[in-house]
Amino acid sequence: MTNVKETVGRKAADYVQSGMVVGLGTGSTAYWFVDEIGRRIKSGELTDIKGVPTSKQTEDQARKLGIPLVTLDEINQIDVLADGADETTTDFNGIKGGGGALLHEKIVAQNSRKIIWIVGENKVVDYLGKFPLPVEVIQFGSWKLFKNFDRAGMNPSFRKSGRDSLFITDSGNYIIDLHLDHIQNPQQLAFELKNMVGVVDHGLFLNYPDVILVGQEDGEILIHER
Ligand SMILES: O=C[C@H](O)[C@H](O)[C@H](O)COP(=O)(O)O
Repeated sequence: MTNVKETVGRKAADYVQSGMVVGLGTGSTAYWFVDEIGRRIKSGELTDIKGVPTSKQTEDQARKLGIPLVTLDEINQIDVLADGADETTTDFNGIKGGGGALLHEKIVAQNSRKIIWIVGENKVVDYLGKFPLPVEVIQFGSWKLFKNFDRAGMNPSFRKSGRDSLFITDSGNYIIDLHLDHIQNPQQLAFELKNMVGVVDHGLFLNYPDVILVGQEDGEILIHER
């Protein structure tokens, strides 16, 4: 059976050339991209690569693979970033943050010249919102925010880590997932969320990717490119 995530993740490495600064995404699909970058460095196919990880998890993986790493502040720009998504439309909007890495992913993405999303065909949707929208909030006053979301009918839930503790992001924040089912106006919602005090960022990535690689169950890869 084809491993769609592996196929599409490894394929994204074709966009990387020697000498590039590479954004390393987070999640079970980006895992294979990072793995492939490590493999190509080891085999000598790629040289002089610098990686910028989007999470501690990816940083650990990259270190184990011997991928040289730099911080965002040490470089001017990232040449190519490959990252997964939880939902994507074919007009380049999506939801990210299912793994809780949305804030660092968004910062890295905003500093990347070319963004490639790597997804299985099950992630491609006509409209956003079936996947719960993650909102990263600072801990202080987060219960108040939660109640505001609840009053607004946005069906919030605090992201858990295990049974009793709340999930904490790499920046020390909580995540509130909004179960919206169908986001009618993503731009408006993104604007409103960004304007709420205590919200650090949200998982709406509107107009982000330049290329979406969609892995099909039959092993083929569909390419959506601007
Ligand atoms: O926070 C996690 C990231 O946004 C991931 O890229 C996203 O959740 C997709 O992950 P996966 O490839 O594991 O479905």
